[in-house]
Amino acid sequence: MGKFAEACRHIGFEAMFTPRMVIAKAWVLKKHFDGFPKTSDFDLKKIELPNLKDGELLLESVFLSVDPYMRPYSQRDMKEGDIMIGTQVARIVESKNPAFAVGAFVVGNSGWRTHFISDGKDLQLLPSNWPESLPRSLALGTVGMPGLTAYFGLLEVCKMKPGEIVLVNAAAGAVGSVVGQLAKIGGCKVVGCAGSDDKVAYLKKIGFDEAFNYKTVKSLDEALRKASPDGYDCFFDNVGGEFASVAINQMKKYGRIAVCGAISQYNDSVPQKGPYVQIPMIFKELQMEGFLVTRWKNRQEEGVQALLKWVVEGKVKCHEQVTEGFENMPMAFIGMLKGENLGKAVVKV
Ligand SMILES: NC(=O)C1=CN([C@@H]2O[C@H](COP(=O)(O)OP(=O)(O)OC[C@H]3O[C@@H](n4cnc5c(N)ncnc54)[C@H](OP(=O)(O)O)[C@@H]3O)[C@@H](O)[C@H]2O)C=CC1
Ligand SMILES: CCCCC/C=C\CC(=O)/C=C/C=C/C=C/[C@@H](O)CCCC(=O)O
Repeated sequence: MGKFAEACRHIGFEAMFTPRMVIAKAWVLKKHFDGFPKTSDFDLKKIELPNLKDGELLLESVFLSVDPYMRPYSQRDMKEGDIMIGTQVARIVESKNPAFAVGAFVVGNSGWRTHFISDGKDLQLLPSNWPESLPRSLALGTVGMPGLTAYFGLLEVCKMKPGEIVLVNAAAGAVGSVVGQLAKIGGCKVVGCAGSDDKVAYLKKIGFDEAFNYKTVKSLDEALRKASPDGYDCFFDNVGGEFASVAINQMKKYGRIAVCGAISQYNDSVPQKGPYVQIPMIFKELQMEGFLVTRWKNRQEEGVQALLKWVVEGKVKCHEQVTEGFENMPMAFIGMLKGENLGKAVVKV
């Protein structure tokens, strides 16, 4: 031990000069999902983090996101033993990078971990005009990736126009609830479908014109017709599968379908079969376009500022399903896939 360190130890300053050892907790994919994910498919690991090098920072996750894409993307991009993919709002606890101050909050894309080290390149600082009173978790939901999905999907893919009729499914979730509210701001009539009566009541509370529980209606076809006898100009599809096959027949001529997600298919071990879309697409001259929110990376600032403004003004309401505790991440993820969330599902560490 050097003389300086020795002197520090004697006068009790050792802790101030010895770099802190940080043990991160991380959830790994133990076993590839077979059908619906199970808690036994995940493993909780401890990882000792090294000391920071110049240019690096140490971050502590405060909120983590659980999102549907994790199900199909884990299958495509991950191998067993990898840390689960995902984003977080994190606080900077140590910094050797002058661009990032200790105490600042960022959105990271570092997977299901309590702590991580970054060189800053993959981090997005929360907007400087983020109000102190606004939960930072919204940067993972309405004012983050799901909100941007709704914003660009409606404006650029559906190309909604005032006076049109917009249909959205998984409507009480992170993306769907924003889709409906933005369509109302845009002067449209909005019909939403969700999987419980509480969700339907919520949709009406936040301004949807019509809403129904797709799990309890006798006929989806009839329910869609009753909600909008004239049909639909825009269909923002989060669900795919059978729902989409029924809804496509109720599109108006020249209608637009934004294929955002297909959550009804993510857990299928055997791919679903038709009905197929070609006939209604031809007769109604429909446009159907799949998209990924990442297409508009270069307009992220525009989208975030628009969403932030509407949230601050109270024009877009937000609800979050907050699960407490990092140890409950798999449960929160599985719960979201089962439809237990109202609004955006997040985990508070
Ligand atoms: N293309 C893109 O860039 C993006 C696409 N997405 C997609 O948007 C969709 C919604 O995502 P997000 O808002 O984050 O998630 P949500 O917050 O909407 O949560 C998922 C919801 O899906 C519904 N759901 C689950 N299983 C089924 C089923 N079999 N049939 C019908 N509904 C089901 C449940 O609601 P309910 O109770 O109503 O059944 C559940 O709450 C997903 O498909 C996702 O993959 C999301 C972000 C970006
Ligand atoms: C492999 C088959 C894929 C089928 C389609 C599945 C899902 C669609 C979907 O949900 C896509 C979501 C994409 C989300 C992307 C998010 C990240 O890039 C995180 C960005 C972090 C941030 O800056 O907020």
